Amino acid sequence: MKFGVVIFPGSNCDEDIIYVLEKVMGQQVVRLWHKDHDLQGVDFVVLPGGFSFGDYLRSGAISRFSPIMQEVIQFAAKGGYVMGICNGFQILTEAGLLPGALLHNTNRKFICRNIYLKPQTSQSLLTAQLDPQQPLRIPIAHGEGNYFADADVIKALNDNDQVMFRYCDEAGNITADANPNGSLENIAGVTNLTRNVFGLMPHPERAADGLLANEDGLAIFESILSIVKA
Ligand SMILES: NC(=O)CC[C@H](N)C(=O)O
Repeated sequence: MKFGVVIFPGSNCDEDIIYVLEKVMGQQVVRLWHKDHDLQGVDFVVLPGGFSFGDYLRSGAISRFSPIMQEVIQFAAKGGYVMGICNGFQILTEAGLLPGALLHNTNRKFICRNIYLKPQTSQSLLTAQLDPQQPLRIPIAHGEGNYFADADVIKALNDNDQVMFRYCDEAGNITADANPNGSLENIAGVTNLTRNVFGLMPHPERAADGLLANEDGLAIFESILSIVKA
């Protein structure tokens, strides 16, 4: 499997995801620069976390105009797999590849801590192999992670089983108290209608190595690779 990790000016989780894909999961990874016009034949594109273009205007609002995004949009339109983590998720919503928007956290603060996630569907690469009853402890680190969409979009996401993860407590209850940032219906990650574009605010790549004393994120990468083998 050949992954392409797109690096924007201000990306800061690019090396983390490259480490996990290459060293932990044993996959081939190419680094793609945001000004590139060529995806180098990758099978799967990852937009990593960070502060691309300093989060000016809105997180992801400038990055979505980077030349490579034209290629990513065409790749996704042909069914190519694209995953955005945190800032990557923000870029995907700004580019119109995923529905909704990421607003400022309701407490107006940057939040960096572990949260719990509950898988919501078996119909996505990221969640297909996860135990729906088993909460995953995964770090978040964002100022704009408050998922918002119009009521009809939220309804469509639910009707079409596009919600991949919701924030929950340690016991797996999806409650207002377990919602760190004000996201509607505790939504932490979604897929598109054609189920080839994925976005999530938490960082599984920061919880996928024994040295970090948390490997809950590994299950997400294992799920992806158990389905798409190349
Ligand atoms: N870790 C990240 O990707 C941060 C995303 C974005 N810069 C925010 O603060 O919302």
